Amino acid sequence: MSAQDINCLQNSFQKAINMSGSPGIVSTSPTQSFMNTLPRRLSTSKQSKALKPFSTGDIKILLLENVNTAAIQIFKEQGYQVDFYKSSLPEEDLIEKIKDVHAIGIRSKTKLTANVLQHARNLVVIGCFCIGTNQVDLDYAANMGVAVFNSPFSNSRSVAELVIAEIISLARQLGDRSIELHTGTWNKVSARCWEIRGKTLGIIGYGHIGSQLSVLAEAMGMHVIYYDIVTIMALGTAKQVSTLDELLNKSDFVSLHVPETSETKNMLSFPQFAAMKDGAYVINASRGTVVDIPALVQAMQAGKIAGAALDVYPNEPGKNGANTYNDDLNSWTSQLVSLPNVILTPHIGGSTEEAQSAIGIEVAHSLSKYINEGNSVGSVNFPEVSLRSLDFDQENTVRVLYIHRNVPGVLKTVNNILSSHNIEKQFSDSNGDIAYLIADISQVNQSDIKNIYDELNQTSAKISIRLLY
Ligand SMILES: NC(=O)C1=CN([C@@H]2O[C@H](COP(=O)(O)OP(=O)(O)OC[C@H]3O[C@@H](n4cnc5c(N)ncnc54)[C@H](O)[C@@H]3O)[C@@H](O)[C@H]2O)C=CC1
Ligand SMILES: O=C(O)CCC(=O)C(=O)O
Repeated sequence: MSAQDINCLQNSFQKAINMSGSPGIVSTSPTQSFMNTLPRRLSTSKQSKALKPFSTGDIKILLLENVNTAAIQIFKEQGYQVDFYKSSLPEEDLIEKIKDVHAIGIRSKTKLTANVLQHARNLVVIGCFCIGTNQVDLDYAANMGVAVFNSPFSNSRSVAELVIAEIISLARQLGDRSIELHTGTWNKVSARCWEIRGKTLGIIGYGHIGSQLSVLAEAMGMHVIYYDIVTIMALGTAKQVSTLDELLNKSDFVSLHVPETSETKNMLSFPQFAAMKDGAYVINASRGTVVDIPALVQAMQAGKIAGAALDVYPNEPGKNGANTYNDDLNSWTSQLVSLPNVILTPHIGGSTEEAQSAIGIEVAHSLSKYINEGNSVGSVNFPEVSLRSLDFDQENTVRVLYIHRNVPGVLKTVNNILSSHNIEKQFSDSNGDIAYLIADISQVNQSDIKNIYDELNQTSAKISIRLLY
């Protein structure tokens, strides 16, 4: 089939079903020239067919917060329209922008709340170009049929290395000495400056980052203990302790690596600082809600805590710039900045060239695979479903992506609709209230596809449908 034939088919098909270009409705194949630009995916020894939900250039992606250029390049190679911003957007601008896009890429600052998402009438997928997904209302997104992807470990090493730097910096009061010398003061002291060799590091949350940190800290001669809500195999000679209190009682340095949840809110507050060793140090590169900062300020003023390094805050500025970190943002800021031996960094734990480019590539690929093929493997809020690609020469085949409520009887209804055609392959899974079915149907013509769409669209459990071919 020539490129002209394919274009004709797209045009006539679009007219036949009176489509508006909305991703929820139906899809068209790409032009041949566009398909020639895509890497050929192989299924066994055959060439795979590149599925594409829209004509080239129809997919609109909004990228915020300076998502890495590697991602922009991948999206542009796919033929998507990319709208790129270095910072996050104020909520009203975000609501305006999100109305028309099919995908959005964010980092940790952009809050995709129900209030924002309800305006996203064309949204198919969200990419968090980071580890944390607490900034997205995951349930709301799932209930509107929007899959969310993140990068679960591409910046873990960068965070662990930052924390190592902070442990030594706090032990040697490096921040203060540097500030003093920058302002002309020579202050050569050894009082309350320590080696870290032989000291105990208590890690709260022994996941990807906590366990990396454990290995690095042991290599520098530290003893490592950790507390986690699940039992996790210790690396090296680290030891899991059974209570948070035990960790706090025994640690010289306490470093937090837990997600933001209702359980981790103010996980370190007045009682926990009281339980810590005199002169201990606190490091938080997880989320700003995990440490009660006014309680930390008091514990430091009382001399209980000898130093702290913070990378994250309950409220963070939406963009870089002078005079953005102040009491208007968090009421205790001026108290915190006036304390000695406090290292404050602007949420840069994952901000290395290596991490950002790896995240850019990983999340851009996840989004593209979901948009182009319906593959949800790795999604954080969706059932994980994938089907092997269609063969390159498979004509008259449609891939049905049917996201629905997880209620009894749905598969019977759907398979009744599909059963008069040839179901080549099918896969379905559920995750809580949401279920997702992918099926490849062969020997279908344009009117079959329209009928399949119309019939599925009338099913009561439907959340959203996409058809790819
Ligand atoms: N500062 C920065 O730039 C970055 C910050 N982060 C933050 O670090 C967090 C941790 O990242 P990962 O290690 O990759 O996550 P992870 O999911 O691999 O590990 C988190 C660990 O915390 C444990 N945990 C959860 N709730 C707990 C609780 N109440 N008490 C004790 N343990 C609990 C989990 O069981 C898990 O082992 C992320 O959720 C993110 O918020 C992640 C990357 C960069
Ligand atoms: O680099 C970022 O924007 C966010 C890093 C982070 O906190 C995360 O990956 O969860």
